[in-house]
Amino acid sequence: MFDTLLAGQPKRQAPLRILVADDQPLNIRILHEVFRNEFEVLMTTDSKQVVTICREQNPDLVLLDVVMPGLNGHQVCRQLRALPETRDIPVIFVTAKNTPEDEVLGLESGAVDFITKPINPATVMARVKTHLALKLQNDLLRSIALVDGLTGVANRRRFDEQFLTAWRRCQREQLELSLLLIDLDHFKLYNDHYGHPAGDRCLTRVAGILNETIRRPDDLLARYGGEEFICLLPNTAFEGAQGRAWAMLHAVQDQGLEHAHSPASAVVTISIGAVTMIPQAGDSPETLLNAADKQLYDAKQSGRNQVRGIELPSLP
Ligand SMILES: Nc1nc2c(ncn2[C@@H]2O[C@H](COP(=O)(O)OP(=O)(O)OP(=O)(O)O)[C@@H](O)[C@H]2O)c(=O)[nH]1
Repeated sequence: MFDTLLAGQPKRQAPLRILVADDQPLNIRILHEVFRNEFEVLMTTDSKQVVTICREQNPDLVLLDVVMPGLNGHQVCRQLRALPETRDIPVIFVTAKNTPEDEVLGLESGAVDFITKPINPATVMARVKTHLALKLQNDLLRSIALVDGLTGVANRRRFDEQFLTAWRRCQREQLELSLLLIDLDHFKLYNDHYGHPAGDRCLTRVAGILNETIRRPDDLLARYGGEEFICLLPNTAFEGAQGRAWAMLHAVQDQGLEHAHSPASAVVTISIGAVTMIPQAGDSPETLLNAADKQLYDAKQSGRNQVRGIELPSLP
C-alpha cells in the first residue's frame, strides 16, 4: 500500500521526513538505524524543541517518547494538535508505559498509534509506513479539496486557511502582511459578447498569468469567487505589494486577450486593490479584507485597469 501510494503522489521535492524525539540518545540512535535508509530522520532529545522543529521543518510523522523531562509526550502532542500548521502531522508514541490507562491518555492527547519499548525494528517500520501512507493519502485529498475546479489555482477555502496562518505569523513576528484583491474589468460584457464557455477559458488564462507573477514560496494566488482573485503576500512591504500588483496588471494587459466590448480597453484588463499592514493584537483579518475591497472599488471608480493601494496604520 505504501509504495503504491507513494507512486501516485505528485513528485515531492524531498524524501519523506520523520522526527524522532527521545531524551535518551541511545533510543534515538536505534530508531535512526531503523529508518535512515528509507527516510530523512530529524532528531531531538529536547521535548521543548519538538513544536519548533515541526513548524520549521514540517516532518511527515513524529515518533515521540512519552516520559521526558520538561514537557512530557502528551503535552507536546496536545501542543502540536492545537496549531493549524502542525495539527495534521501524525504522532506515534514510543513508550514503555503500555497499560490501557496510558493508551487512553495517549489517544486523548491526539496520538495515532503506540509502539512499545523495547522496539522491534520490523514492527516499527511497518507501523510507520502504514501511518505515512495514510498521511500521504490525506495530503492528496486535502490538496484536491483546496484547488479551484475551473482555473486550477487555490480555492477560497485554501486562501482562508493560509490567510489565517499568515495573519497569526505576521502578528506574532510583527511583519508586514499584504493583500491584493483582483477583479476582471467588465467581465459581464465579456460573457455577454463571447459566451460563458469563452468566459471560463478567459478566467483560466488570467489565473495562469497571475500565478506566473507570484515569486516567493509563501505567496498565494487564489480564486476568491466569480471573476475575482486574491493574492496573499506575507512578509511583504507596501512598495513590494504595489510592485507585484502592477506586474500582474501589465502581465494581463500584455497578453492582448481581445475584449471588444470593454469600455476600459480593447483587451482584457484587471483592477486591483492593494493593502499592507503589520497586524496588532486587537486587529482582525477582516480589517485587511475590507480595506482591499475599498481600494478595489476606488480602482474601478477611477476608470478600471488601475491599482489603488493603502498602507494601514496599526491600532495604537
Ligand atoms: N464565464 C464565467 N463568468 C463568471 C464566472 N463567475 C462570475 N462570472 C461572471 O462575471 C460577471 C461579473 O459581473 P459584474 O460583477 O457586473 O462585474 P463586471 O462586469 O466585471 O464589471 P466591473 O467589475 O465593474 O468591471 C458576471 O457576469 C458573472 O456571471 C465564471 O465562473 N465563469
